[in-house]
Amino acid sequence: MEIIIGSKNPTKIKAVQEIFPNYTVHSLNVPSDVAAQPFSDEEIRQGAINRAVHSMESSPNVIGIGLEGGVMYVENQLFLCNWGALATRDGEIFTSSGARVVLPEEIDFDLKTGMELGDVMDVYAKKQEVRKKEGAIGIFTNELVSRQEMFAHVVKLLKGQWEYWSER
Ligand SMILES: O=P(O)(O)OP(=O)(O)OP(=O)(O)OC[C@H]1O[C@@H](n2cnc3c(O)ncnc32)[C@H](O)[C@@H]1O
Ligand SMILES: [Mg+2]
Repeated sequence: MEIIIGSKNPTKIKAVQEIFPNYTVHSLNVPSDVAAQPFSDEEIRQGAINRAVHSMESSPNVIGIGLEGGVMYVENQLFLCNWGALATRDGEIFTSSGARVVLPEEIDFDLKTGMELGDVMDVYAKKQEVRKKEGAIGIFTNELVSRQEMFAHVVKLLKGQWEYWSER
């Protein structure tokens, strides 16, 4: 069986390859059909589902995986948050979320002006393409947890749920 991950972002592709070593993993740019910078759990999760379904529908007999990043408020603090979805041929969809980490107020301010977190992070960290490397989660955990590692955990949660329910 083959898997299509609905993104060209290397952290997402490598996370899927890491958790599904016995599968051929292809990557495909598919639309999330939500804002480029989602602002709630519901919207991020929907983006992940849309990417997974578009990926699954792109070729016969594949599993689609979508991983989507965004931000959400808990009380007045803005958190980085990610969701994943796995879509099977027979119409099943599994979802799960990843670790969250609080973002500083200045990033909250920049996002409110309409900037994307990926671009804000490069300015903040004085680095290039943070989104394709350690990610915001890597920056704000002193590189203890990378974006790939966080996505790998989300993909593991998807794989485990898929295995559990397909055996029943
Ligand atoms: O090519 P795609 O798959 O779209 O990869 P992306 O890096 O844009 O990632 P998302 O669309 O899933 O994330 C939505 C927004 O949040 C940003 N983002 C989310 N998590 C991030 C992280 O850990 N580091 C940097 N930017 C992040 C991202 O750059 C986008 O602006
Ligand atoms: Mg994006």
